[in-house]
Amino acid sequence: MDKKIVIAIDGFSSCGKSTFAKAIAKRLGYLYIDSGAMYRVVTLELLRRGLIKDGVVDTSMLQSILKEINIGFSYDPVKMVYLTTLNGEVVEDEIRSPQVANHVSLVAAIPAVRTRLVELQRELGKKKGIVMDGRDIGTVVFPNAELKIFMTADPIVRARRRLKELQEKGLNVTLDEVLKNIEERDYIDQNRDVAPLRKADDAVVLDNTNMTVEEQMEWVEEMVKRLTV
Ligand SMILES: Nc1ncnc2c1ncn2[C@@H]1O[C@H](COP(=O)(O)OP(=O)(O)OP(=O)(O)O)[C@@H](O)[C@H]1O
Ligand SMILES: Nc1ccn([C@@H]2O[C@H](COP(=O)(O)O)[C@@H](O)[C@H]2O)c(=O)n1
Repeated sequence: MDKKIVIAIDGFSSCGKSTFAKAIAKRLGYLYIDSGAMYRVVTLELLRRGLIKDGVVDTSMLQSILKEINIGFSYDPVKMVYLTTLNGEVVEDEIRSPQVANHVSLVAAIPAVRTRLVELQRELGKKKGIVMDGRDIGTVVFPNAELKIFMTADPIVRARRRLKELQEKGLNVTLDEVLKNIEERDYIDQNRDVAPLRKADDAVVLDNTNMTVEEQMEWVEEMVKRLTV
């Protein structure tokens, strides 16, 4: 039987990490975990409780909220989509909203939030056979991952891809708004004190500006084969 490994995919916002991670997980029959969705769920809960105002997070109840909320992932085989749940409620669309996108990096910079979510992420990766994408997966969550990929793409290409996706969902947003959100998140993610976004020393870089997902799969195939046999 093939050896099970951990694949860590990090990189900039909206460069195709989750699309690639899902494709690899499907090919290998691995568990796929979108760690960004976990930060988005916490952000949604804080917004729902009115605890984020004017760019400031009220952290007084944070510890109990982090203990109480239950973040889950399920796969809808009919629609072939992953669904993120918050205490059993499917919140996949809500966590992708511009409101959550505009506050998530602020929440992700809070040390207590990171401590709790990293704990949950490590638990999920215990048995290996997992592909996880995020910002600190290869540097902090799984520093011993067998394969680490650091993804990037031209910001304007990333914004156009994300705009297309949001417009297809019926959201009324402009290219400028999407680009601004991507640049702001990248800035906060790279400059926060705890677990800033950076390439792990042993990660391989993938710039997919001019690549299709199929070409990315060809790019990764040899590496995966070498590590799993
Ligand atoms: N190689 C590619 N070529 C064209 N479009 C792509 C490619 N990879 C991903 N996309 C599209 O780009 C958009 C962003 O991709 P995805 O959600 O996978 O990025 P991400 O890095 O996980 O984003 P985020 O960090 O915001 O969660 C999606 O609409 C996806 O379909
Ligand atoms: N490991 C991670 C994953 C995500 N974040 C933060 O969450 C935001 C949303 O993530 P997406 O992957 O859905 O874009 C992201 O901008 C980061 O601020 C993180 O800090 N660490």
